[in-house]
Amino acid sequence: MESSGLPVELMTGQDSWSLEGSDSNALILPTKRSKKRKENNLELEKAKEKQNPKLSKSQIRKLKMLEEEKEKAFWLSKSIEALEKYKILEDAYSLLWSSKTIGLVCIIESLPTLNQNMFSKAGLELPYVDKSSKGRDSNNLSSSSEPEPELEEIDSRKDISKYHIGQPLIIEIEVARNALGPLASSQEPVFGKDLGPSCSSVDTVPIKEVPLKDNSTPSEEDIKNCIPKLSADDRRESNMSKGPLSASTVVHVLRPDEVENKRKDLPIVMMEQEIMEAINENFIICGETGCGKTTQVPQFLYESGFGSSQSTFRSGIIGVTQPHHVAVLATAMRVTFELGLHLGKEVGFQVRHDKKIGDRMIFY
Ligand SMILES: Nc1ncnc2c1ncn2[C@@H]1O[C@H](COP(=O)(O)OP(=O)(O)OP(=O)(O)O)[C@@H](O)[C@H]1O
Repeated sequence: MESSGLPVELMTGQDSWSLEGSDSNALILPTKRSKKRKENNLELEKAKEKQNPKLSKSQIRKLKMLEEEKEKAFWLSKSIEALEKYKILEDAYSLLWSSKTIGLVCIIESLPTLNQNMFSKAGLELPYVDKSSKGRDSNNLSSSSEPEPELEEIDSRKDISKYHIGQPLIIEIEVARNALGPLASSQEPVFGKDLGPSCSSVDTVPIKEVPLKDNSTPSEEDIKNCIPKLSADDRRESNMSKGPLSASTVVHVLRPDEVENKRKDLPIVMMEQEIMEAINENFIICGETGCGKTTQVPQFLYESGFGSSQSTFRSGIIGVTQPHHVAVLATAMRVTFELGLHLGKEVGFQVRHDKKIGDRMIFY
C-alpha cells in the first residue's frame, strides 16, 4: 500500500471520498443525499398542504361558529324531544286553573243558592233566579279550556251591567269593592271577605239583591247598597261561628305607588297566599336577605286582621324582634311608611333607651 504524500481515494459505490495531503485528515462528506431528503420533505409538506390547506383566522372563526350552531341545533332537537315526551295531555289541562279564579268561580256558582238561602231565611220566596247566568257559569266550570276570559268579563263593572240589564243586580262583595275603588280603599276593617280558597266558607258572604230602576248601568249608589252593613253583633257572631281558623277581617291598606312597585319585585310577596294558608300552624320562613321577611310578613298579617281590635280571634300584637336597635328603628319606620300608618300609634317599637307605644298592632 502506498502511504507517503499521495492522495488516497476511497471508492464506495458511486460516491468517492478523498483524503489529500498528510497534514489534514478532513473527511469531506457528500451533500447530495441531505439535499435530496430536504427536497423530499418539502414535496411531502406541499402535498400535505394541498390535502389540508391552511385556513385564515376568519375562516377558522366561521368554522367555529358553524360548529356551535350545529351543537345548538342538536341540543334544541334533544330538548324538543324531551318536551314532547313530557307533554301535558289535553285532558289534564282541565285541571290546571289559575288560582285567582278559583274563589270567584265558586262564588258565581253558589250565588243562586246563596240568594235562595237568604230569602228562605227571611220567609220570602226568591223573586228571580238568574238561570241563564247559572247555565253560563256551570258551562264555564265544565269547559275549563278558557275559564279566565269569561271571568274577567264578569269582574268588571261594565260587564256587570251587560249581564244584568233590566234584572235584579247581584254583585259579589269583591266585585263591588273593586268597582268602588277609592271609596272602598279606606283603612277601616271590612267584614265578610273570605280569604281562604275553599268554597265552603263562601256562604258566609252576605249578598244583597238590588232591583235596577231601568235598563241603565248600575250606579255607584246601587253597588254601594249591595255591600252589607253588618252590626257589631253580626260581626262578632260571624267570627264566633267561623272559629279561630277562619279569616273574617280584612284591613285595607293604601300604599304609596313607589312602595307598591317595589313590593312587586320582592320574592316573598309572591308567596303571600302560601304563607297565609300556613299561618295557623307553626312554621319557619327561610329566605334570602332582603327578600322581605321582616317588612312584608307583618304586613300580610296586618292586612288579614291580625292585631286588629275588631278581630275576635286575632286581636293581639304582631310582634317582631330584631337583633339590633338600629334595625328595630329602620324596619319599624319602613313598615309604618309602607302601610301609611303612624309610628307610635298602629306601629310601635321598643329599644333599650327609647320606645313609642300606641295601639301596637305591629310591635318591634
Ligand atoms: N328602611 C328601608 N328603606 C328602604 N327600603 C327598605 C328598608 N327596609 C327594607 N327595605 C326594602 O325592603 C326589602 C325587604 O327588606 P327586609 O328587611 O324585609 O328583608 P329580610 O328578608 O327581612 O332581610 P334580612 O334577612 O336581612 O332581615 C329590601 O330588599 C329593601 O329593598
